Amino acid sequence: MAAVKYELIKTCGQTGARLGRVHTPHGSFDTPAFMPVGTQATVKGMSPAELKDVEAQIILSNTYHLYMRPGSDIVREAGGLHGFMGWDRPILTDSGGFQVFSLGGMRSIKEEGVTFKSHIDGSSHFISPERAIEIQNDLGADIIMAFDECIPYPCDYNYAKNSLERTSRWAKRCRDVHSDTERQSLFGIVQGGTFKDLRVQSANELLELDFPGYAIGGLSVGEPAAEMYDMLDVTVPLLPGDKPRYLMGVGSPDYLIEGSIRGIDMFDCVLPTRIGRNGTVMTGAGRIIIRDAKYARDYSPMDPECDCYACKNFTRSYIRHLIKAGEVLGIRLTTWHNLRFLLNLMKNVREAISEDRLGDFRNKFFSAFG
Ligand SMILES: CN(C)CCSCc1cc(N)cc2c(=O)[nH]c(N)nc12
Ligand SMILES: [Zn+2]
Repeated sequence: MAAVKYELIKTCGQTGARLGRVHTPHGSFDTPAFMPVGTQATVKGMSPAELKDVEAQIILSNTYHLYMRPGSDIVREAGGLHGFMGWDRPILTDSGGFQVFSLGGMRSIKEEGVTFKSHIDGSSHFISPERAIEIQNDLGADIIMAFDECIPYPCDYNYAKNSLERTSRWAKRCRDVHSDTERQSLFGIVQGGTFKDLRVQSANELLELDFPGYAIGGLSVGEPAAEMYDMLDVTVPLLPGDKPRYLMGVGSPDYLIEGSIRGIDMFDCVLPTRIGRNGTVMTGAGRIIIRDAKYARDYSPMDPECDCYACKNFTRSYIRHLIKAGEVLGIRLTTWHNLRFLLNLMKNVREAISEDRLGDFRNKFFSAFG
């Protein structure tokens, strides 16, 4: 019996979107869902209580980073990620594949696994699919990911084909060592770059392994939006309707809406927290750069339509001052708001699905968002 189960509530009458709930050992979350990213066991600048204030229902953390520091043994001894970071709702951990390929500096990929250098001290490490599962078992997240290779964009067809076939063999090795305990469920990750036939091949190879959920990887790596949408149009219909579908590393408001329309249930992206830290604020009328001089005497909230603590209590003028002065509260407030903005966007997407009007919502949002 899988630890994580998907409950379909309804499909949108206007689009391919669907309203659902994912049930996990640490509670349930509504989908389509945006998952804030807490790479090193913290969503940067936000406490668990503040994450609940913005109504985050599930957060992400990262196998590679936590293996490197403080070490998955310490996290296990501390009661797993939930005990270590004081978050009692669902957690998902990425398998480290993406980070090893994007962070680990020099590396060599073999059938057995990947040898790479630590981005912290340059020390040499080896991660196999089996080791990636062991580490995620220690971290204790509710949803864990298979060890995969996220190929770059653009990528040579033959490399993409060989890579997805190895990713499928790695997925089987992950499945073989992960007993779907009542504690956590393992999701497979579809690869295949931007080649339709390879996406179909990757999905079919992973379907044979019967995962409780499926992620679509290898996208949001620099490809044009149209190519991402083409890959979703090919891949999503192949995935089981009774299991969660997770589009990794996505995304900005337009991608969240377009991905939901194509039947995606789960999204994660560092965007709101990362751009928040450099003073970029997401609003219904588009992004604003709060340190811009034009906000020096602007005593209105970051986003007049927003219900978050930052917009209810502080002005653009004050937050601009904090950011320019390098005050920690400044980036905490921009992060707080950006997270609430995307979480509210997804709440509005879910409401639009329940009322069969997500297509209309998309048109209205894009005309205002610009
Ligand atoms: C915080 N996030 C950046 C980390 C979680 S999502 C990372 C992530 C992002 C993207 N775009 C593609 C892939 C992919 O193909 N495989 C894996 N394992 N992770 C991926
Ligand atoms: Zn706000």
